[in-house]
Amino acid sequence: MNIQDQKHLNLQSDKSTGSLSNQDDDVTFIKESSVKNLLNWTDCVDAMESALVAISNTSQNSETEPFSSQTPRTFTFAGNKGVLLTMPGYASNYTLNSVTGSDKKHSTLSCKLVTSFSGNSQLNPAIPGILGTILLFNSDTGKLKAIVDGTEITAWRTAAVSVVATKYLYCDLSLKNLDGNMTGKELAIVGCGTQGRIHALAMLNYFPNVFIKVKLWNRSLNRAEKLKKELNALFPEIIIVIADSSILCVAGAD
Ligand SMILES: NC(=O)C1=CN([C@@H]2O[C@H](COP(=O)(O)OP(=O)(O)OC[C@H]3O[C@@H](n4cnc5c(N)ncnc54)[C@H](OP(=O)(O)O)[C@@H]3O)[C@@H](O)[C@H]2O)C=CC1
Ligand SMILES: O=C(O)C1=NCCCC1
Repeated sequence: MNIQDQKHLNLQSDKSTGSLSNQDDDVTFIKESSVKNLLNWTDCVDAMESALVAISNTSQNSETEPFSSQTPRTFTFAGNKGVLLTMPGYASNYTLNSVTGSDKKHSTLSCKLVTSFSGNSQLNPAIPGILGTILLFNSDTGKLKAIVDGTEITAWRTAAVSVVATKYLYCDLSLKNLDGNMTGKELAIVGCGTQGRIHALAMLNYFPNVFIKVKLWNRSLNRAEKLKKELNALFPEIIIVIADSSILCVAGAD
């Protein structure tokens, strides 16, 4: 975490322990606009890669190796309107090289709360159907340290995991066994809601100069048009088209 980010989170570095602590020992609240300023694809994909390594280690008490502990999420239904999910987790001894520039090990104890209310898209103004809040605890004492708006993080995290999968399952295979050419690719995005949009942004930002064309499809045309406009502005060198059907969208795509 760089100095700017530390200031943003109202954290100061304790030189004797190398840890970060909240100046006034209050619980830090990180609102959505601050979260948006802090997120970037390199760090997010790096974090997801570390988390997946920790999750894949089944030994639960290593002093040095990454491991994680996750109980199954709970589902509390609010009638037929929506659902509240709890997602507790502990990840230990993981590294975040792109963020810290070092192999320093971190441990995180947290619980994400997510609500999913499908009617939110009908509100005026509409709000996301999936909303998240993350509670971060001191992993040595269990004391609550921060409450972080988790809506954007949840969206990014989901797409970042797809990037990790693409990196290892598609790119490695493509580079090693196929044509070895990671340019001129076509990206297909089926569904242009929150996840479709963030997947497009994740792929195009994380793999620059790889895609020459993006094909979009969405059930209702206006959402596809909105995303096309956004992508055209961000990536003017890439051809963005709206496909007439989901089948035509994926046909020929990489
Ligand atoms: N948002 C998040 O952070 C996360 C979401 N998810 C999961 O990802 C999925 C998508 O979520 P999200 O992007 O947030 O949802 P959105 O409401 O933002 O988007 C939903 C998308 O699905 C389309 N859709 C809905 N019903 C149909 C249908 N019957 N036929 C064709 N298309 C349909 C919508 O089309 P239209 O625009 O026409 O309505 C829209 O493209 C959900 O299963 C969600 O649980 C998982 C992890 C995180
Ligand atoms: O964060 C998650 O994991 C989610 N799973 C399904 C519902 C949306 C959020």
